[in-house]
Amino acid sequence: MIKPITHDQTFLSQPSQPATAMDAATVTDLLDTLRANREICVGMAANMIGSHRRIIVVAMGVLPVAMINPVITDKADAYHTQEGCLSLTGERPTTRYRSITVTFENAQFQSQTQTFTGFVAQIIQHEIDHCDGILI
Ligand SMILES: CSCC[C@H](NC=O)C(=O)O
Repeated sequence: MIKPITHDQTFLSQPSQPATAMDAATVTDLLDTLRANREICVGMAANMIGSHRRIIVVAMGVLPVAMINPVITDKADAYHTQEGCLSLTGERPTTRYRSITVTFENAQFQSQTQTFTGFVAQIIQHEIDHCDGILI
């Protein structure tokens, strides 16, 4: 189900809690909402649709990918950049890493570890920050 996007910064600043298989509907809603906003958005975290669960979705190729309880276990090659956010106006400076290794559960709640680079790595870092209540 496509959900409205929250702009409430107090809500967005609260850290999210681990997700479980009970949150499968939120995973589906987040994927639906990213697809509906794909022209203006490359990634989302569950708190952007009102759920404080550690779930993110990221545009990768044609289909958005869900990552549940993502944890960055390795990172390399820091750089400074500017980012926008669907929940905020304007762009702000951020520090990101060009390469990250992430352990997460997929949409079927199976655990996996994968290394990401470039723009996809940047989106994942932005969305994990959302899970920690950090806005750019
Ligand atoms: C480059 S990371 C930007 C991610 C942002 N999504 C909001 O959480 C967006 O503009 O889609």
